[in-house]
Amino acid sequence: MCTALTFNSSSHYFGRNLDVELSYNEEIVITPRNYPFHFRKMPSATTHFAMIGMATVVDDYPLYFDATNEKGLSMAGLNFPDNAHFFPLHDKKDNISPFEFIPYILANFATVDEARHALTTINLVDIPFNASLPLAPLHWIIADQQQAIVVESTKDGLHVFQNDIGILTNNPTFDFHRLNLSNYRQLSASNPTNSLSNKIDLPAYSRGMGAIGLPGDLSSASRFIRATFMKFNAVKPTTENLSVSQFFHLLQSVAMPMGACEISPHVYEYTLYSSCCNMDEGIYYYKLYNNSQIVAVHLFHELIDCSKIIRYPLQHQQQINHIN
Ligand SMILES: C[C@H](CCC(=O)NCCS(=O)(=O)O)[C@H]1CC[C@H]2[C@@H]3[C@H](O)C[C@@H]4C[C@H](O)CC[C@]4(C)[C@H]3C[C@H](O)[C@]12C
Repeated sequence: MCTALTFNSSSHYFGRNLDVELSYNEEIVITPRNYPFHFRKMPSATTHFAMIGMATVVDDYPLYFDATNEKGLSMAGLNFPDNAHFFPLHDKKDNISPFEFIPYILANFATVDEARHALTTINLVDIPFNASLPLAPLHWIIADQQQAIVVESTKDGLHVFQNDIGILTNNPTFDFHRLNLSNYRQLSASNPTNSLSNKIDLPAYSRGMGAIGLPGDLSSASRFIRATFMKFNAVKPTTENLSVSQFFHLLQSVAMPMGACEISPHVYEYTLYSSCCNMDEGIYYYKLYNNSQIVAVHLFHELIDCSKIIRYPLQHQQQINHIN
Protein backbone atom coordinates (compact mmCIF):
# COMPACT_ATOMS: atom_id res chain seq x y z
CA MET A 1 0.00 0.00 0.00
CA CYS A 2 1.03 3.54 -0.28
CA THR A 3 0.13 6.93 1.05
CA ALA A 4 0.83 10.31 -0.60
CA LEU A 5 0.26 13.72 0.93
CA THR A 6 0.76 17.45 0.60
CA PHE A 7 1.67 19.71 3.52
CA ASN A 8 2.09 23.48 3.64
CA SER A 9 4.19 24.96 6.42
CA SER A 10 7.44 26.92 5.97
CA SER A 11 7.36 25.80 2.29
CA HIS A 12 5.09 23.55 0.28
CA TYR A 13 5.80 19.84 0.56
CA PHE A 14 4.73 16.76 -1.38
CA GLY A 15 5.70 13.19 -0.63
CA ARG A 16 4.71 9.61 -0.15
CA ASN A 17 5.37 6.25 1.40
CA LEU A 18 6.08 3.50 -1.08
CA ASP A 19 4.78 0.32 0.49
CA VAL A 20 5.50 -2.77 -1.52
CA GLU A 21 7.14 -6.18 -1.12
CA LEU A 22 10.01 -5.76 -3.56
CA SER A 23 12.36 -3.15 -4.90
CA TYR A 24 12.39 -2.08 -8.54
CA ASN A 25 15.97 -0.77 -8.31
CA GLU A 26 14.58 2.71 -7.84
CA GLU A 27 16.86 5.71 -7.42
CA ILE A 28 16.66 9.49 -7.39
CA VAL A 29 16.56 10.72 -10.96
CA ILE A 30 16.81 14.27 -12.25
CA THR A 31 15.54 14.74 -15.78
CA PRO A 32 17.00 17.97 -17.14
CA ARG A 33 15.22 20.34 -19.52
CA ASN A 34 16.84 19.05 -22.70
CA TYR A 35 16.52 15.31 -22.16
CA PRO A 36 14.40 14.19 -25.11
CA PHE A 37 11.20 12.52 -23.94
CA HIS A 38 10.03 10.26 -26.76
CA PHE A 39 6.39 9.46 -26.18
CA ARG A 40 4.91 6.43 -27.91
CA LYS A 41 1.93 8.18 -29.48
CA MET A 42 2.63 11.88 -28.90
CA PRO A 43 5.28 14.18 -30.35
CA SER A 44 8.60 14.12 -28.48
CA ALA A 45 9.31 16.82 -25.91
CA THR A 46 12.87 17.97 -26.53
CA THR A 47 12.78 21.00 -24.24
CA HIS A 48 10.55 20.93 -21.21
CA PHE A 49 10.47 21.51 -17.46
CA ALA A 50 13.14 19.69 -15.47
CA MET A 51 12.00 17.27 -12.77
CA ILE A 52 13.32 15.29 -9.80
CA GLY A 53 11.88 12.17 -8.26
CA MET A 54 12.08 8.47 -7.56
CA ALA A 55 12.32 6.30 -10.66
CA THR A 56 13.54 3.07 -12.12
CA VAL A 57 15.72 3.75 -15.13
CA VAL A 58 15.34 1.31 -18.01
CA ASP A 59 17.04 1.90 -21.37
CA ASP A 60 17.90 5.46 -20.23
CA TYR A 61 14.18 6.17 -19.62
CA PRO A 62 13.08 7.37 -16.14
CA LEU A 63 10.03 5.37 -15.03
CA TYR A 64 8.91 7.72 -12.28
CA PHE A 65 7.00 6.60 -9.18
CA ASP A 66 6.69 10.19 -7.96
CA ALA A 67 8.31 13.45 -8.99
CA THR A 68 8.24 17.25 -8.79
CA ASN A 69 9.09 19.63 -11.61
CA GLU A 70 10.98 22.91 -11.49
CA LYS A 71 7.72 24.85 -11.01
CA GLY A 72 6.64 22.69 -8.08
CA LEU A 73 4.02 20.65 -9.90
CA SER A 74 4.17 17.20 -8.31
CA MET A 75 2.71 13.82 -9.07
CA ALA A 76 2.70 10.29 -7.62
CA GLY A 77 1.32 6.96 -8.81
CA LEU A 78 -0.26 4.65 -6.22
CA ASN A 79 -1.57 1.14 -6.67
CA PHE A 80 -5.20 0.90 -7.78
CA PRO A 81 -5.54 -2.81 -8.60
CA ASP A 82 -8.72 -4.16 -10.22
CA ASN A 83 -10.07 -0.62 -10.64
CA ALA A 84 -7.45 0.82 -13.00
CA HIS A 85 -8.40 0.33 -16.62
CA PHE A 86 -6.49 1.67 -19.59
CA PHE A 87 -7.94 2.04 -23.06
CA PRO A 88 -7.08 1.25 -26.69
CA LEU A 89 -5.76 4.03 -28.91
CA HIS A 90 -8.25 6.84 -29.44
CA ASP A 91 -7.51 8.79 -32.61
CA LYS A 92 -9.16 12.01 -31.37
CA LYS A 93 -7.34 12.12 -28.02
CA ASP A 94 -3.84 12.61 -26.66
CA ASN A 95 -2.77 9.02 -26.09
CA ILE A 96 -0.45 8.74 -23.10
CA SER A 97 0.66 5.43 -21.65
CA PRO A 98 0.49 5.12 -17.83
CA PHE A 99 4.31 4.90 -17.64
CA GLU A 100 4.53 8.19 -19.58
CA PHE A 101 1.90 9.97 -17.52
CA ILE A 102 4.18 11.53 -14.88
CA PRO A 103 6.84 12.60 -17.43
CA TYR A 104 4.19 14.01 -19.79
CA ILE A 105 2.38 16.08 -17.15
CA LEU A 106 5.50 17.33 -15.37
CA ALA A 107 7.39 18.07 -18.59
CA ASN A 108 4.61 20.24 -19.95
CA PHE A 109 2.67 21.91 -17.16
CA ALA A 110 3.37 24.26 -14.27
CA THR A 111 0.10 24.09 -12.35
CA VAL A 112 -2.77 21.79 -11.49
CA ASP A 113 -5.13 24.01 -13.49
CA GLU A 114 -3.01 23.49 -16.61
CA ALA A 115 -2.83 19.74 -15.99
CA ARG A 116 -6.58 19.54 -15.39
CA HIS A 117 -7.20 21.27 -18.70
CA ALA A 118 -4.86 18.85 -20.51
CA LEU A 119 -6.67 15.90 -18.94
CA THR A 120 -9.84 16.75 -20.86
CA THR A 121 -8.15 15.40 -24.02
CA ILE A 122 -5.96 12.65 -22.54
CA ASN A 123 -6.62 8.96 -23.11
CA LEU A 124 -4.56 6.68 -20.85
CA VAL A 125 -3.70 4.12 -23.48
CA ASP A 126 -2.93 0.47 -22.74
CA ILE A 127 0.64 0.39 -24.05
CA PRO A 128 3.13 -1.20 -21.63
CA PHE A 129 6.76 -0.09 -21.43
CA ASN A 130 7.89 -3.53 -22.62
CA ALA A 131 6.97 -7.20 -22.24
CA SER A 132 8.73 -7.56 -18.88
CA LEU A 133 7.32 -4.29 -17.45
CA PRO A 134 3.57 -4.58 -17.91
CA LEU A 135 1.02 -1.83 -17.27
CA ALA A 136 1.02 -0.76 -13.61
CA PRO A 137 -2.54 -0.48 -12.23
CA LEU A 138 -2.22 2.98 -10.69
CA HIS A 139 -4.17 6.09 -9.86
CA TRP A 140 -2.42 9.42 -9.41
CA ILE A 141 -2.35 12.51 -7.25
CA ILE A 142 -1.26 15.73 -8.96
CA ALA A 143 -0.52 18.73 -6.74
CA ASP A 144 0.90 22.23 -6.91
CA GLN A 145 1.43 24.70 -4.08
CA GLN A 146 -2.29 25.58 -4.02
CA GLN A 147 -4.37 22.50 -4.74
CA ALA A 148 -4.47 18.81 -5.63
CA ILE A 149 -6.46 16.51 -7.89
CA VAL A 150 -6.76 12.74 -8.28
CA VAL A 151 -6.84 11.01 -11.67
CA GLU A 152 -8.47 7.59 -11.98
CA SER A 153 -8.88 5.75 -15.27
CA THR A 154 -11.56 3.10 -14.74
CA LYS A 155 -13.77 1.05 -17.07
CA ASP A 156 -16.21 3.93 -17.42
CA GLY A 157 -13.56 6.48 -18.40
CA LEU A 158 -11.11 9.02 -17.00
CA HIS A 159 -12.15 10.67 -13.74
CA VAL A 160 -10.61 13.77 -12.24
CA PHE A 161 -11.49 14.54 -8.62
CA GLN A 162 -10.70 17.75 -6.80
CA ASN A 163 -8.73 16.59 -3.76
CA ASP A 164 -9.29 19.12 -0.99
CA ILE A 165 -7.67 16.77 1.54
CA GLY A 166 -4.36 16.52 -0.32
CA ILE A 167 -4.05 12.81 0.50
CA LEU A 168 -4.23 9.65 -1.59
CA THR A 169 -3.97 5.98 -0.59
CA ASN A 170 -5.11 2.94 -2.61
CA ASN A 171 -8.41 1.19 -3.34
CA PRO A 172 -11.25 1.82 -3.61
CA THR A 173 -11.93 4.97 -5.63
CA PHE A 174 -11.16 8.45 -4.27
CA ASP A 175 -14.83 9.41 -3.84
CA PHE A 176 -15.22 6.55 -1.34
CA HIS A 177 -12.33 7.82 0.79
CA ARG A 178 -13.64 11.38 0.68
CA LEU A 179 -17.12 10.34 1.82
CA ASN A 180 -15.79 7.85 4.38
CA LEU A 181 -14.11 10.76 6.20
CA SER A 182 -17.53 11.86 7.40
CA ASN A 183 -17.72 8.69 9.49
CA TYR A 184 -14.86 10.11 11.58
CA ARG A 185 -16.01 13.69 12.02
CA GLN A 186 -16.16 13.23 15.81
CA LEU A 187 -12.37 12.68 16.07
CA SER A 188 -10.53 15.41 17.89
CA ALA A 189 -7.00 16.30 18.91
CA SER A 190 -8.31 17.56 22.25
CA ASN A 191 -9.85 15.46 24.97
CA PRO A 192 -13.62 15.13 24.48
CA THR A 193 -16.20 16.22 26.97
CA ASN A 194 -18.58 13.59 28.26
CA SER A 195 -21.49 13.73 25.85
CA LEU A 196 -22.63 10.19 26.63
CA SER A 197 -24.64 11.18 29.69
CA ASN A 198 -24.43 13.86 32.36
CA LYS A 199 -25.72 11.27 34.84
CA ILE A 200 -22.51 9.20 34.74
CA ASP A 201 -19.06 10.29 35.82
CA LEU A 202 -16.66 9.38 32.97
CA PRO A 203 -13.20 10.72 33.80
CA ALA A 204 -10.74 11.37 30.97
CA TYR A 205 -8.08 9.01 32.39
CA SER A 206 -5.61 9.64 29.56
CA ARG A 207 -4.50 12.23 27.04
CA GLY A 208 -5.37 11.52 23.40
CA MET A 209 -8.89 10.24 24.06
CA GLY A 210 -10.29 12.51 21.35
CA ALA A 211 -8.71 10.17 18.83
CA ILE A 212 -10.37 7.03 20.17
CA GLY A 213 -11.92 5.44 17.09
CA LEU A 214 -9.09 6.54 14.80
CA PRO A 215 -8.44 3.36 12.79
CA GLY A 216 -5.02 1.92 13.47
CA ASP A 217 -4.89 -0.78 10.81
CA LEU A 218 -2.99 -0.75 7.53
CA SER A 219 -5.88 -0.84 5.05
CA SER A 220 -6.00 1.97 2.53
CA ALA A 221 -9.31 3.22 3.93
CA SER A 222 -7.83 3.44 7.42
CA ARG A 223 -4.57 5.03 6.27
CA PHE A 224 -6.57 7.70 4.47
CA ILE A 225 -8.40 8.56 7.70
CA ARG A 226 -5.27 8.41 9.87
CA ALA A 227 -3.20 10.53 7.48
CA THR A 228 -6.01 13.10 7.31
CA PHE A 229 -6.30 13.27 11.11
CA MET A 230 -2.55 13.71 11.48
CA LYS A 231 -2.18 16.23 8.67
CA PHE A 232 -5.09 18.46 9.61
CA ASN A 233 -4.02 18.60 13.25
CA ALA A 234 -0.30 18.92 12.54
CA VAL A 235 1.54 21.95 13.89
CA LYS A 236 3.19 23.84 11.02
CA PRO A 237 6.82 24.53 11.79
CA THR A 238 8.46 27.71 10.52
CA THR A 239 11.84 26.33 9.47
CA GLU A 240 12.83 23.94 6.69
CA ASN A 241 14.40 21.30 8.92
CA LEU A 242 11.46 21.21 11.32
CA SER A 243 8.94 21.10 8.46
CA VAL A 244 10.72 18.19 6.81
CA SER A 245 10.89 16.43 10.15
CA GLN A 246 7.16 17.02 10.71
CA PHE A 247 6.38 15.72 7.22
CA PHE A 248 8.23 12.47 7.86
CA HIS A 249 6.34 12.07 11.16
CA LEU A 250 3.06 12.35 9.25
CA LEU A 251 4.20 9.64 6.83
CA GLN A 252 5.45 7.52 9.72
CA SER A 253 1.93 7.42 11.16
CA VAL A 254 0.82 5.39 8.12
CA ALA A 255 4.04 3.43 7.49
CA MET A 256 4.36 -0.35 7.49
CA PRO A 257 6.90 -2.18 9.62
CA MET A 258 8.02 -5.35 7.89
CA GLY A 259 5.96 -8.28 9.13
CA ALA A 260 2.68 -6.50 9.84
CA CYS A 261 1.24 -6.99 6.36
CA GLU A 262 1.76 -10.50 4.97
CA ILE A 263 0.75 -10.77 1.34
CA SER A 264 1.79 -14.44 0.88
CA PRO A 265 3.54 -16.81 3.28
CA HIS A 266 6.60 -14.97 4.66
CA VAL A 267 6.35 -12.19 2.08
CA TYR A 268 5.60 -8.80 3.57
CA GLU A 269 4.63 -5.44 2.24
CA TYR A 270 6.66 -2.72 3.99
CA THR A 271 7.59 0.92 3.58
CA LEU A 272 10.57 0.83 1.22
CA TYR A 273 10.95 4.58 1.25
CA SER A 274 9.33 7.75 2.47
CA SER A 275 9.86 10.92 0.46
CA CYS A 276 9.28 14.60 1.07
CA CYS A 277 9.88 17.06 -1.74
CA ASN A 278 10.12 20.79 -1.11
CA MET A 279 8.06 21.95 -4.10
CA ASP A 280 9.36 25.52 -3.93
CA GLU A 281 13.06 24.68 -3.75
CA GLY A 282 13.20 21.41 -5.71
CA ILE A 283 14.75 19.46 -2.82
CA TYR A 284 13.91 15.75 -2.73
CA TYR A 285 14.39 14.30 0.77
CA TYR A 286 14.04 10.61 1.43
CA LYS A 287 14.41 7.96 4.13
CA LEU A 288 14.69 4.21 3.55
CA TYR A 289 13.42 1.27 5.53
CA ASN A 290 16.94 0.48 6.71
CA ASN A 291 18.40 3.97 6.66
CA SER A 292 16.60 6.42 8.90
CA GLN A 293 18.92 9.27 7.99
CA ILE A 294 17.27 11.88 5.79
CA VAL A 295 19.09 12.16 2.46
CA ALA A 296 18.51 15.23 0.26
CA VAL A 297 19.06 15.71 -3.48
CA HIS A 298 18.76 19.23 -4.92
CA LEU A 299 17.32 19.78 -8.40
CA PHE A 300 18.78 23.27 -8.66
CA HIS A 301 22.29 22.17 -7.69
CA GLU A 302 22.53 20.50 -11.09
CA LEU A 303 22.87 21.98 -14.57
CA ILE A 304 19.23 21.55 -15.45
CA ASP A 305 19.72 22.71 -19.05
CA CYS A 306 21.66 19.60 -19.99
CA SER A 307 20.27 16.57 -21.83
CA LYS A 308 21.39 13.54 -19.84
CA ILE A 309 19.47 12.20 -16.88
CA ILE A 310 21.31 12.45 -13.56
CA ARG A 311 21.04 9.46 -11.21
CA TYR A 312 21.64 9.18 -7.47
CA PRO A 313 21.59 5.58 -6.21
CA LEU A 314 19.73 5.18 -2.91
CA GLN A 315 21.89 5.13 0.21
CA HIS A 316 20.80 1.92 1.89
CA GLN A 317 23.45 1.87 4.60
CA GLN A 318 22.00 2.62 8.05
CA GLN A 319 23.66 5.72 9.55
CA ILE A 320 23.96 5.44 13.30
CA ASN A 321 25.60 8.21 15.24
CA HIS A 322 27.55 6.32 17.95
CA ILE A 323 28.46 8.97 20.46
CA ASN A 324 30.61 7.06 22.95
C1 LIG B 1 3.91 -0.97 -6.57
C2 LIG B 1 3.99 0.57 -6.55
C3 LIG B 1 2.79 1.12 -5.80
C4 LIG B 1 2.89 0.79 -4.35
C5 LIG B 1 1.52 0.70 -3.79
O1 LIG B 1 0.65 1.54 -4.00
N1 LIG B 1 1.28 -0.39 -3.09
C6 LIG B 1 -0.03 -0.68 -2.59
C7 LIG B 1 -0.33 -2.14 -2.70
S1 LIG B 1 -2.00 -2.47 -2.65
O2 LIG B 1 -2.79 -1.33 -2.58
O3 LIG B 1 -2.17 -3.31 -1.51
O4 LIG B 1 -2.29 -3.19 -3.87
C8 LIG B 1 4.03 1.18 -7.95
C9 LIG B 1 4.16 2.72 -7.88
C10 LIG B 1 4.91 3.16 -9.14
C11 LIG B 1 5.04 1.87 -9.95
C12 LIG B 1 6.15 1.82 -11.00
C13 LIG B 1 6.03 2.99 -11.98
O5 LIG B 1 4.71 3.07 -12.50
C14 LIG B 1 7.05 2.86 -13.14
C15 LIG B 1 7.06 1.48 -13.83
C16 LIG B 1 5.84 1.30 -14.74
C17 LIG B 1 5.88 -0.05 -15.44
O6 LIG B 1 4.73 -0.19 -16.21
C18 LIG B 1 5.92 -1.18 -14.41
C19 LIG B 1 7.16 -1.02 -13.53
C20 LIG B 1 7.20 0.35 -12.81
C21 LIG B 1 8.60 0.41 -12.18
C22 LIG B 1 6.09 0.46 -11.74
C23 LIG B 1 6.18 -0.70 -10.70
C24 LIG B 1 5.11 -0.58 -9.59
O7 LIG B 1 3.84 -0.74 -10.15
C25 LIG B 1 5.19 0.80 -8.90
C26 LIG B 1 6.52 0.83 -8.12
